[in-house]
Amino acid sequence: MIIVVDPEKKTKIPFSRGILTRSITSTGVDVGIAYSIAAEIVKELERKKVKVITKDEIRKMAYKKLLDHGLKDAARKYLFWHELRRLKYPMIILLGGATGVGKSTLATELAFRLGIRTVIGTDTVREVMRKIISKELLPAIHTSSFLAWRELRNLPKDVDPLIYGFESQVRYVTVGINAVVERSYKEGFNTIIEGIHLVPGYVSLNDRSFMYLITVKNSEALEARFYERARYSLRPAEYYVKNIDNIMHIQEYLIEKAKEYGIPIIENIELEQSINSIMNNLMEEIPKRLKERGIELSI
Ligand SMILES: Nc1ncnc2c1ncn2[C@@H]1O[C@H](COP(=O)(O)OP(=O)(O)O)[C@@H](O)[C@H]1O
Ligand SMILES: O=C(O)[C@@H](COP(=O)(O)O)OP(=O)(O)O
Repeated sequence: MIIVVDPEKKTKIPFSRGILTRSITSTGVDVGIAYSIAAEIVKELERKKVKVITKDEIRKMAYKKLLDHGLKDAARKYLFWHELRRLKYPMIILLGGATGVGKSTLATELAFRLGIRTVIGTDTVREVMRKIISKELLPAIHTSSFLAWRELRNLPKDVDPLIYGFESQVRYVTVGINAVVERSYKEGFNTIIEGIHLVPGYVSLNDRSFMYLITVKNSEALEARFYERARYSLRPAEYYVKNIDNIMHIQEYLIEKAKEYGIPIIENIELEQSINSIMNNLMEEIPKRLKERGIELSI
């Protein structure tokens, strides 16, 4: 058995091909190729009868293998994410977007790629709030975001009822979201939060939070997503398809808010492309934020 040591952190763990494969896939390399690179590294270590190896030595071997395979961009990303882990720069990634656009799918994939263990949906925050605050007290949180307007009385005359109702649910749920955000900052954990309630100008952001608005091209694309989701979820497609015009109207409102606050907008056409866009943006943004703190990434 090969033991991986980290003299700095005083850790000793058995070498895991799975862990190495995952850290290589975090660069966007196909999992099959990542697995074969990890296998090549294991074979080389066994041939040299290596019994103990440091994380740094593995990192250098993986980086060289990526270059040998002609995967220059992946090699750069690989070094970046490892340097970031060394720096202990806990970040919060927030994926907003209308119902059904692909937020939770992207959040799960991004968490896997970046080795982030905490993923929280704002609909879960809302569910907890629903248990604490009764429908009589706060009707606007006890329904879907695109139907909240129907629970409100005496709406002001000059407002868009749908958006007014949506904003009232967002305002309430944001109280819970900000509690989650503060906890993540306090614990220093990397966290991904995803949900319809992440609206620019409501959720509190700081230099360690990275927000993205996930969108779909049109209602046809969104409708297909609802039917796709209904194949494995109890959320009936028809319920959302019936309200698709209101959901798309909320997406237009979210796009306006994203432009107003300079939040990157990711049209979620293909999963890999969306993940890469977010990771490339993070690789641009993080060094800038670190530089403002006087920290230079050594890659
Ligand atoms: N880029 C994509 N291409 C095709 N289908 C997608 C993509 N992203 C997500 N989906 C599918 O769309 C459906 C809704 O995605 P989901 O992540 O549940 O949306 P949200 O969390 O935004 O409500 C799911 O069935 C998911 O598999
Ligand atoms: O309120 C809403 O718009 C959706 C948000 O969920 P996502 O589809 O964005 O995950 O919750 P639902 O009514 O489906 O319980």
